[in-house]
Formats: sequence, C-alpha cells, structure tokens
Amino acid sequence: MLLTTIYHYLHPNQLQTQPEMETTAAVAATGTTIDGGATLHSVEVKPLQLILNRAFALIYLFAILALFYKHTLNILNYTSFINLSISISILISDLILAFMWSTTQSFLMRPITRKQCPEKIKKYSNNNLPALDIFICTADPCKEPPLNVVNTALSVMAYDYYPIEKLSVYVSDDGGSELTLFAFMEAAKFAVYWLPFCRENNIIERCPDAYFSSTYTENSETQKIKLMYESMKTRIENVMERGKVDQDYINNDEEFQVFTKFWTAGFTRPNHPSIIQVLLESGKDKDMTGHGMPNLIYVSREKNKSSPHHFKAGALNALLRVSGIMTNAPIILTLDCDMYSNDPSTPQRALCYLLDQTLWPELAFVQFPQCFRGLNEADIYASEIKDLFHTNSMGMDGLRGPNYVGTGCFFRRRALFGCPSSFEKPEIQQLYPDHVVNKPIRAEEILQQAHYVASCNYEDESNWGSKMGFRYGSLVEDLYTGYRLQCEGWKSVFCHPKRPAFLGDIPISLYDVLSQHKRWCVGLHEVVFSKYSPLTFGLRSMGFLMAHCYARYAFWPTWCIPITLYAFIPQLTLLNGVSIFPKVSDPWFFLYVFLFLGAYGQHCLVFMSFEGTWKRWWSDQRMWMIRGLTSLLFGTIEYLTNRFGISTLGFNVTSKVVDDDQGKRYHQGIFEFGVVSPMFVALATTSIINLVAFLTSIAQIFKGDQDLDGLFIQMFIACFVVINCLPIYEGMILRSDKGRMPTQVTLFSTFLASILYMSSGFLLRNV
Ligand SMILES: O=c1ccn([C@@H]2O[C@H](COP(=O)(O)OP(=O)(O)O[C@H]3O[C@H](CO)[C@@H](O)[C@H](O)[C@H]3O)[C@@H](O)[C@H]2O)c(=O)[nH]1
Ligand SMILES: [Mn+2]
Repeated sequence: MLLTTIYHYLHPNQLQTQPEMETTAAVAATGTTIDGGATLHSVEVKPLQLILNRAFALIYLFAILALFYKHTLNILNYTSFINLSISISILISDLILAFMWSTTQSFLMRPITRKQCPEKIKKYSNNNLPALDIFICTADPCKEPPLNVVNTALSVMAYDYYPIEKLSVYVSDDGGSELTLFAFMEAAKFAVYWLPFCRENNIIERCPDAYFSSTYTENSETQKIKLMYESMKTRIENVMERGKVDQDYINNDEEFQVFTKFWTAGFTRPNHPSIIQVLLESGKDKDMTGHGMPNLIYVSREKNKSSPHHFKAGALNALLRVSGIMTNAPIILTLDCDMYSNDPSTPQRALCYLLDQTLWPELAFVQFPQCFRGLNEADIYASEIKDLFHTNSMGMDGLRGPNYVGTGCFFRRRALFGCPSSFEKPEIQQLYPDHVVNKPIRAEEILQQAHYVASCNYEDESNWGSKMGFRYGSLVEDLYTGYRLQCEGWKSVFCHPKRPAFLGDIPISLYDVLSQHKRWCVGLHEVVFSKYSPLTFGLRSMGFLMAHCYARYAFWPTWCIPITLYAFIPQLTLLNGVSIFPKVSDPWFFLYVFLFLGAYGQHCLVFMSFEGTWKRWWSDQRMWMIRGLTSLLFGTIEYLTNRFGISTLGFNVTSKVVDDDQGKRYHQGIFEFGVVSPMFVALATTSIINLVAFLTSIAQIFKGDQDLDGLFIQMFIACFVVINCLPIYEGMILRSDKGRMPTQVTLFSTFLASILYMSSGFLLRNV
C-alpha cells in the first residue's frame, strides 16, 4: 500500500488530474487504509494521567468558583471608593488568571506520546523517497552571520536522503546581501567534500561547526576536511569583516558576473530586483566521489518600498512559488537560519506520517519541537519554553495536532492551497501542487518564470497570504498560519524523537529575549483582534478544546494585567498597613493556599515530567513574571499605539551574534541587562517596591504596629517577588561589569518607586 502512496507522490499526474481529487483519487487507488502506516509509528496515551488531570481540573474549577463568590461578597460590602477599586482590580486580575488557567487545561485533557520507526521507511520506499524542498530563511547578515546560515544549509544537504537528487535546498535572503550569497558559493564548493565525508563515515553530526566542536576521531581524513572547513570559514569571515566581496575573493568570471549584475549602484536592502542563483544542480553537479548532489538555490525576492513584503511569511511564500517552478516537491521543510539538523534521518521520521495513508488525507504538517544548544544550567531566561515547544504540543497532538512553530516543520505542499476538500487554485498552472517539472532548473524558461513569481507585485490582488500559502496579518506568522490551516480542517502531528532533530540558537541577553517576546506579543494581539479570533472563529471551526489551546497562545499578552496588578497592589497596600486578603485565621485563607499551590504545583509537575530540573522550573516561573511586567506589557502598548496610528510595526530580527563577554556571563548564569530600556525600568521599580514593602512590614510587625494575621498573604507575595528578583538587585547594586543594570535605570526606578509610594500613601490614608 505504501508503495502506491509513494508512487503517487512521484507521479502525481498519473493518479489524478485535479488536486481537489487528490484525496479521493488516493483512496481509490490504495484502499481506505494502509497496513504499513500502523507499523511505521505508534501512539501512547496514559489513561491514569488523563483521569487525574480531568479530576484535578474539576476540583480546581470549584475552587475558582468559590473565589469569585468571595470576590462578589467583597464588592457588595465595600466601604470606600478606594476599597472598591482595589477589590475590582483584584477581581479583574483573578478573572484573567482563571481564564488563562482554563485554557491551559485544554492541553492536559489528552496528551499523547508518539514513536516512529524511520528505519522501516527504506524498505517501504524501495529506496526512492518523494522529493523534498527545504526552505531556509535569513534576513540580516549582521544579526545572522552567513557562516551559521551556511552551516544550517550544509547540515540538511547532508541528509540521508535517497536518491539525493530529490532534495532541494532553497535559501531565502531577505537581507539581499552579497555576503550571504558569497558564503553560499563557498558552501557549494565545500559540500562537494562534506557530503561524501558524512555519508561514508556515517557521521551523525552533519552540521560542520557542531561536528568540529564535538569529540570526533582525529585522523588524516578528518584533518583534511577540517582544513577545508577552516579555509571556507576564514574566507567567509574575511569578506564579512570587509563588508563587501572584493575582487580577490571572486574565483571565476561567472561569479564576477553575478555580483556585478545584481549589486549595482542603486541596490539597497529594501529596494532591489529579485536574485535567483542556482549554486548546485542535482543531476549535473557531482560530489568528489561522483555521487549526485542536492539542488542548492539562493533566492532574494524583489523588494520595493511601495509593496508590503510581509516579513518572513512573504519570504516563505516567495520560496513556495520559486520552488514550485523549479522542483515542486510535494513535501516542504521550513527552517530558520539558526536551526541546524542534528539527525540525518529526520526526513524519514516525518515520512512515517506523511506517507501513511490513514493520516494523509487531512495531514498538513509534521512539527518537530524547537530545541536549543548552549543553554546554561538553570536556563536563566527560560529559553527552552518547555510548555510552548514540548508539553503543550503533546497536549494538542492528542486533539487535532500541534501548532506550527515556524521552523523544523514538514508541510505537505497541498496543505498551503486551500482546505482538504476544496483546492485553492494558484494563478498559473505551474504552481499547482501536482504539476510535474520536466525541465532542468537552470533552463532559461524556468529561471525567467522563477524571477516572475519572486517579483514584489506578483501577489497583488491575489489570495496569497489570505487563502493560499503562509498567512499574512500577524508578526507570529507561524502560529497564525498553523491556526488557519487547522481551522480549514487540516490536522498535524507532533514528532519529538529522543535525539533532537534540530538545534537552534537562543538570545543570551535579557533585552534580546524580551524584545523577541515583545514582537510575539504584538503578533498575538493581531490574531486576537482579527476576524479569526480563536474565541469566535476558532470556536466555530475547530471545536472547544482546540480553540482554547489557541486562545492560550493568542491571549498570552493578557497575563500582563494580573501580573502587573499583583506586583503593585498587594505591596502598596501592605506598605500602608491595609489588609486586602483573608486573615490566616479565616477559613477563606485555605482557598488561597489551595489555589496558589494547585497552580504552581501542577505547572511544576508538568514541567518536571518532561526532562525538567528544579533550577529550570524556577527560571521558567521567574520569566513568566518578568515577561508579564516587560515584554507583554510593552508589547501591548506597542500594539495599541500602532492601532491608533502613532507607530508602525516591524519584524525586529533576533540577533544570533554572541559577544564573548556576554557569552561568558551567560554561561555563569548571570543576568545580562546592560541597556537603558523602559522594560528594565518597570522591572527595577517592581523589585524596589516589593523589597521596601516586605522589609517595612517585617519591621512593623516586630515593633508590634501591625499584625501578621491580616497581612500574611500580602507579605508572602512581596517575599516571593523579592526572591524572584534577586538577580535584579544584584544587577543594580553588586555588579560592576558591562551587563549590570545601567545606573540611569536604577536611579529613575528609585524615583518612580518613591512617587508610587507617596501617592499610595495619599490615596490609602483613609482606608
Ligand atoms: O523579514 C524577515 C524577518 C525574519 N525572517 C526570518 O525569520 C526567521 C525567524 O526570525 P527570528 O528573528 O529568529 O525570530 P524568532 O522570534 O527567534 O523566531 C520565532 O518566531 C518567529 C515569529 O513567530 C517564527 O517565524 C520563527 O520560526 C520562530 O522561531 C529567521 O530565520 C529570519 O531570518 C525573514 O526571512 N524575513
Ligand atoms: Mn530565532
């Protein structure tokens, strides 16, 4: 049966004439199910875990209802306007916390674990896999060093794929940089040696940089290949240092022609024609053992200031079309430039699902988790984002499948052209997912068409970005695209093998991390306020649980409201000796204890169950607080100012460059502040207020001016925040390195904290 499926991939036209008939044609040709599929992968559900999760959700729900009953009593018995405002603020916070808690439960209703047998694919496929197009996006040679992009490309070009000619790697360069193209010209030459080296020595680590940093066997062959790598590296780095490709780095006339043809006087990053350069052509170019090579194509789509380019989604759509013209593989892998392959058999793992006839009619993509290299022991910035990239995805996998996370994802090309039952026709026949390309990729006609579909007004008045391809309208194009596909009826699969399939870089300064999350936050607001909001459109299209999973992401920024209110109200009232929560001797106190321990305990259990450590869990919950006060809050402000036309939105690419000093501090687990930013002012002000509130209340209790009974919860919150803020105090007072909190921020925050203290004293004087 499986062979028939593969046959169908290889010769789509012989099984079907219309893509809308794809499903029926395949089913008719192969029967409704496939025996092979079931043996290629398996699913594990833990029934006891499901029962416990659901039972706990029910109990916790009753506790939440009791809490709101208590809130209602408080509001009805208010004594003053200030008192009422405090009660309402806490009520709003708790409503949001309760809503977010309820969305989180959706992930716990049916989590599953999957296993694949990639080794069986060889037998099933008869050594003939479907074609695979790999998209790698890069946008800025200064923030994304071309040497790293090249490493990513080499790691996937060296996949154990057969025949290797079926593999095509497309690099999208939104930076339109000659430096990146130069790096790829060098990579194409190095690949001639690297690919056979990996194949013949059965190397697992196929990213050259990762391989040479590992403990590999030193012999004459490895030494030789290392020398070649070093020479490529030096050439690329030299060109980077000079900022241009000098004559002496150009090897031949052909290369010279390319650089002079495109990078002319009027060439700028936001304004240039499309550049498409075939660097390796499968079938024609051979490696040094005479074995075939994959295609390697550099693409920089046309840009001009008057056409919106839709950032990464626009880049991916341009690649979708260019690859459609040149190779039109039925399967596509999308990768960010810093996510290299860590396992050469990854495509086979994805194929365990993509070739399974039972899943196939509705399967849009197979998502691998984002895993990172170089995390410090405690993962101080919680860069792992375990819930987003691992545990939640397992939860969604038991429903309709995980969300798309932008990289490490194998798509069926067909899924990007309308819902499973109705095909969205692209403008030209050559872009139909079942179109067979029968000309070499360097053919004049092919190149001409490829340039045409990469032009910036190609998408004018078309369905690209709305009904076709990667979707526009949100800075988190990944979440939004996956969401829209699942609303259309597509499903997805989460594939998380023990050895990470891909490894990426993480930002190592707090400011970079928070700026990245701020951008995500803006993108998520765009989803919430679009007509496709998960709680309206999503609920109608994908059912209650899935819509709630997406709501958990889309409403992520709303955490900022309860976190900010809880960072100030209990503390400012505490400073003025005003009690706002039940006394320890009051039975309601236990409700608060249960709600706090229940939420933190459950989060901790889920975190630890998936290769977690205590230190990393602590960082994770700390970052939740930090984000609430910084990226989520400021992202919300940025979104609102844009909505009111005061500012414009952009995709601020995350820097992948590592400064040596910063790198050292990161590995010692020291927080990196270093820049003057309003986000740090918010953070520092919070830490000061909490410390002062906590210390003052302790002093007052010792003096006998206040009693612990009534203020305990407030003191506990302040103390908890203080413990979380230890690295901030350290950054403000104890450190002298470059990454310390800038003095201006500390001074300004102290000033702000005093104003808050004084005004709270004024407002609360009669409460
Ligand atoms: O105009 C642009 C902007 C970015 N990119 C590329 O997009 C990728 C992601 O950009 P990055 O700055 O690394 O963003 P992150 O926030 O780190 O990325 C996460 O969030 C993005 C937005 O949700 C997703 O696209 C990514 O896959 C996901 O890893 C990189 O390869 C960039 O080169 C472009 O191609 N064109
Ligand atoms: Mn990234």
